[in-house]
Amino acid sequence: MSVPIIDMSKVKDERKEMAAKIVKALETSGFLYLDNVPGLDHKKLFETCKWFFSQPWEFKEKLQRNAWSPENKNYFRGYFPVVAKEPSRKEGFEIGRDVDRNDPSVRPENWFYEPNVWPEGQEEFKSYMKQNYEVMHETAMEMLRLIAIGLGLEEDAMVYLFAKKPCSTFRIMHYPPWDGKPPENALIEDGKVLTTPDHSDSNFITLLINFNYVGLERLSPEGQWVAVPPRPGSLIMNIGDLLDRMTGNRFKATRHRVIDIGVDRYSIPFFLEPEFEADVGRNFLAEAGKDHVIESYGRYMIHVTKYVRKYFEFKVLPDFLNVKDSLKDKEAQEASI
Ligand SMILES: O=C(O)CCC(=O)C(=O)O
Ligand SMILES: [Fe+2]
Repeated sequence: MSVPIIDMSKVKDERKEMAAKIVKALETSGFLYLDNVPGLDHKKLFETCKWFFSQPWEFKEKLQRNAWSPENKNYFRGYFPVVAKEPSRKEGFEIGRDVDRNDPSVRPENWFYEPNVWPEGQEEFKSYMKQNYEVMHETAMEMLRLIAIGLGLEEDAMVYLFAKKPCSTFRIMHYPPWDGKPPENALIEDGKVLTTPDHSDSNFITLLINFNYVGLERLSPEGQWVAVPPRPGSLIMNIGDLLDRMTGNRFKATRHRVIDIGVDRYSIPFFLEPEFEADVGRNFLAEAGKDHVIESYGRYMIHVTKYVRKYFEFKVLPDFLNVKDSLKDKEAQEASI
């Protein structure tokens, strides 16, 4: 089965039909193409990726995470380099939404609300990145409204989780081709070489621009690796483990991977993630209260990122095992009153 196409110019007029089509796709292949998303200039985004990653090392080093530049204060946002011997061969630069430094959720153990870092004197780059974060966010909210309709829920049943301080990440990414012999752990069947190993995304939904590049593959419901062909001008959407879990596994967080294409490859994912304090313990499709174990997104995700998935770019994050679940604390306090 190929990946269905949703024409976003039709979703205002044909809401119910589009919603049903989206839900069906997310129950099966878990992938969608979104055509005609307003506000995205793919050509300029491509130029932005090329410009950023062709900057000299000193430029990138200033933005590099603490794990690789101990003098820098950013642990989670900013630049991460290509790491030798990893089957994941990519460098990236990431931003989140700015959060007021006096907000009570801004705490040392909360990486998600760490301040963004920016290259000095590059105001245009900064505002362009922030603008595109918001375009991606808005597109994601529209998708969540359509998904809710398709599931027979209130249109706003999901968007509240992302209200003001979503933990989402907007990333620009560069995959340099392998030079020399790739490590054994990057070699897979049929002589193919990985630049991103088999994974499902751990967030809520992902929106991806990968320009005109081949290389992305998904695991089909029949268990075959199949190409997700490039569709220039379109966004690729897939869902992550969190939405899979919050629909009681009705939706599939489809596994996917990226194959080395022998030349530089650029892509731009937007990983939609709830607010740090959002309760992700519920199942949208279950009866209210049933099997509901309150859990804040931040605590859940810090655990997953560092101890379950062990993503190479976050492996080195400081040990925040004692991060508190403020939602659970609140619940306990209320119960004891
Ligand atoms: O670059 C791509 O085409 C896919 C990237 C991806 O799967 C990811 O960053 O999670
Ligand atoms: Fe992915």
